[in-house]
Amino acid sequence: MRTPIILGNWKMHKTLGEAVEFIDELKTRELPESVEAGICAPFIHLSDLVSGSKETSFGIGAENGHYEDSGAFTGEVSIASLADLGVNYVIIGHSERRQYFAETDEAVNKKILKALEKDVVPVVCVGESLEEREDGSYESLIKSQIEKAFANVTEEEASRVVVAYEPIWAIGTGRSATSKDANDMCKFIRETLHSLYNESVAEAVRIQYGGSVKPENIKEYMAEKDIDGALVGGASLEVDHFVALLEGAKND
Ligand SMILES: O=C[C@H](O)COP(=O)(O)O
Repeated sequence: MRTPIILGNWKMHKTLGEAVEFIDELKTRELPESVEAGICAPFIHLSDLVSGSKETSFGIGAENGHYEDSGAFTGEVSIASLADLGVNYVIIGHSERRQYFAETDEAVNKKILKALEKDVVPVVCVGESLEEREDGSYESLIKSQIEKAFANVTEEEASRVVVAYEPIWAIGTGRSATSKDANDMCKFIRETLHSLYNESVAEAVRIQYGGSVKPENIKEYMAEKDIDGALVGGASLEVDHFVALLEGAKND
């Protein structure tokens, strides 16, 4: 039985004051114990959020990280330093980073390997554009993204990776994938992992859906067999909505 996992991805939203206010409010809420929860936030908020979330049931994640431990990489933050800070998750290969910051499959793979080495949970995003969905090439694209992401990842390490299936056309558009379409792709990812590793890895890896998930539709997704959670942008910015997402992800 895989533990459901809901992660907020704040992207480039919130000032530090707003971020701390959110965490302080979240700490006062009763959160379902059966759902793993985390907030991924901009780098400059992480130190305060990690301190502010000590002795709570939710974790804190980064939205990116560099695979080198240190070096001349102006403007970057290493996964090693995120681990040192006590960050629990790092989002890797989000479509916005692939699209606007030229993040390649090779860089994604190096980041996953580094996160695993440093005991930070890698949340690896894969997903197709609207064009790729419509021309039918989406399965081969996702298969290739998964194969390249997991290159040199051992069987033991693979089970610790979280995969987020995020069709680009569903991100921030209000146009979510149907729960059946989302599940079909999560199942396809699981089958790809099976062919790369074995049944036990395929059954252990948690696969999230992301793209216009909100309190109103979370239950539909969570009712699907191969969807283990959600990576949520817009609807993770308000405490009430985030808590409602966690409630909706509980196993009934
Ligand atoms: O990482 C989160 C995704 O990009 C989804 O964003 P969204 O929930 O605002 O559509």
